[in-house]
Amino acid sequence: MENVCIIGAGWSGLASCQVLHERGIAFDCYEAGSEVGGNWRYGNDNGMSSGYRSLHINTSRKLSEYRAYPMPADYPDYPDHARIARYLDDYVDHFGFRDAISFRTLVTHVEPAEGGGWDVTSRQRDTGEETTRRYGSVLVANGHHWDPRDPEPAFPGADTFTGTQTHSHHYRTPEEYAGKRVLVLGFGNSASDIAVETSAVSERTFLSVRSGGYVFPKYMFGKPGDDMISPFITRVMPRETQRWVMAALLRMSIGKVTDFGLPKPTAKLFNSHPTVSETLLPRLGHGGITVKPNIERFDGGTVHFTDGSSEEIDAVVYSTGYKVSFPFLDASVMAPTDNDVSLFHRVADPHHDGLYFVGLFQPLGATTVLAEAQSHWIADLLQGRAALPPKEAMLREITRYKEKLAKRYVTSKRHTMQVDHYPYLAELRGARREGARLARRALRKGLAPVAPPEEVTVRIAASPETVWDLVSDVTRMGDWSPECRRCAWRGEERGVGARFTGHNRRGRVRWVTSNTVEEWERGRAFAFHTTTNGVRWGYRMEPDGAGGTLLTERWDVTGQNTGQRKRTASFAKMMLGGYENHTEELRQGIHTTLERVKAAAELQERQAPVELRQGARAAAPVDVETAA
Ligand SMILES: NC(=O)C1=CN([C@@H]2O[C@H](COP(=O)(O)OP(=O)(O)OC[C@H]3O[C@@H](n4cnc5c(N)ncnc54)[C@H](OP(=O)(O)O)[C@@H]3O)[C@@H](O)[C@H]2O)C=CC1
Ligand SMILES: CCCCCC(C)=O
Repeated sequence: MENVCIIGAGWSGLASCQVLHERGIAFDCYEAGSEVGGNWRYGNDNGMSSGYRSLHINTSRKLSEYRAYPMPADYPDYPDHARIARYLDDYVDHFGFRDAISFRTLVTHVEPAEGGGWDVTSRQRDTGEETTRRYGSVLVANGHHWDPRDPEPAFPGADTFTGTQTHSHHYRTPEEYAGKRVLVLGFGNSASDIAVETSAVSERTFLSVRSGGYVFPKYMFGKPGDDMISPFITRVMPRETQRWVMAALLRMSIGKVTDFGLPKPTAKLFNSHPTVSETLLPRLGHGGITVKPNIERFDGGTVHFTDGSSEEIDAVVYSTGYKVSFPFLDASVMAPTDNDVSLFHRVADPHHDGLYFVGLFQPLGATTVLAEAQSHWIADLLQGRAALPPKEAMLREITRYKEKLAKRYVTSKRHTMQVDHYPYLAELRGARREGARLARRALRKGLAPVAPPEEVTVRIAASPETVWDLVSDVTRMGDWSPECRRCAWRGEERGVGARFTGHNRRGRVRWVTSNTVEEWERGRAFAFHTTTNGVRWGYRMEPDGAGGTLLTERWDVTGQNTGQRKRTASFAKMMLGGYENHTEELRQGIHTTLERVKAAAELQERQAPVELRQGARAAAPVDVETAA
């Protein structure tokens, strides 16, 4: 089992990369495109971005920036896609985790592995090479605005329509609609942006709306409208009061949507996903866009509407939203029907250990900050600082969430994953607190949550044999490990089954361990089982393709039995500064060990006579590769 896998380097996946990087958790991120940014990379060569050329974010800069990294001060209130993409690039480079992202690599299959963990298969788009790696946990951040949902079922006669039918996912620029009679279907943010844009060049633009809603301006009183969303207002003020205040403000500033020919909102304010636009109402007021009800049927070049009216139309843009889909997960793992997903606090799959989802929500707020907060909770779980409750408790939370949604929102495929910005942040803080409490309780009972195996890889400019000779010589372990003072073989035997004693020290505390070798293959693997506490340590060497070695050290406590877990926890609690603290020290110790082995191996390689080196190798030192 290896590290953590993050699928997708859009702004949700990047939030996870940053948080895991900061928390010292090793991960690999796979991104189908050549660049980060997902939807915010216009023309993304992953072929999945829905962004159009004029796309500007519809939540303000202040609300939308990551907590860990502000947007540049000279950015406007509502940056466009190019600025957001640049900001995401800067974010990656500022924190320095670009190397952990495999670009142009599409994840094709993710399946539960026998014995725990996940097998992740990916395909490198240029070479076609398929690779399967095993991970302890998978964070799915593949986005949910890339798989277009056409009207279901198709409208009667749609197959007879003589004009063009396009989904907004494929819309880029308005030029092709110049001089045409355009019908935009839907009343979400895509429909609103696209109708405004085509209306500037078309002969006529019609907006076909099946469910009426409110339109929120981008500015109120000269400030970004979402400046008004504060923790106080959204968490303390009753929703009815929030509603009353906002309705009054909207009435005063822009009037009623019905004054612009739009249908009466189907739901109360805040009970449907908001359409945010500074330009839609004026375009309606200017007569640039004509509102129509839903389509009833098509007939050749004519579109008939449900109010009995009809129009000759040249082009239809279905702005009918997106499907939540995970093409790499088998239906037995997760197959959302009608965008319905069941995740504990919108993150953890109660049925599958180690499967987490990031950014899989529809926020009344900004994705970035919420994805960051989700990632911190996931990092707690990965590090054993928090634990999940029993499955039944998770399922109960999911039921409660769905009941609340059903009460508040209009039933629709677009309202299956709604969250409110500050209340959801508070909910995640609560989940972290509760998770920490559960972890502590388990610890008190002597049952520390089982931490997933830790693996760290370093690239070493020395042959696998040189590296193996160093790490398998247990008498030198004290030279590498911060905690181990020395090890001594018991008896003459070397190889699988050979035993040795470890002498460890932390401050004034000393202890001894018994160990048995489990893997012994020169140039490939060395692993041993610390029988005293059930922990397994391993070193794996792989050629790095340039004459050097990728050395992976692995620490695995998943094989500990209950007694061993109890003893480890109470020993750590009494003697080693606490279980969590000591576990963290062990994790850091792996990095130190690898750095020291690397330095020794490279020195040895440089000093060895050329003829003694194992084949021709590039001797240039290279940096640590995946050490987080
Ligand atoms: N500038 C920005 O930041 C932008 C952000 N976005 C975001 O992207 C996401 C997707 O937005 P969008 O693409 O607008 O999709 P949405 O799912 O938000 O909206 C879909 C719209 O299509 C309507 N619809 C769906 N199916 C049918 C049908 N069969 N017949 C008639 N009407 C139908 C829905 O009506 P009903 O309500 O009745 O289901 C709804 O009005 C949202 O989160 C949005 O906020 C989108 C564009 C720009
Ligand atoms: C549909 C295009 C807009 C994409 C923006 C988001 C929120 O993903």
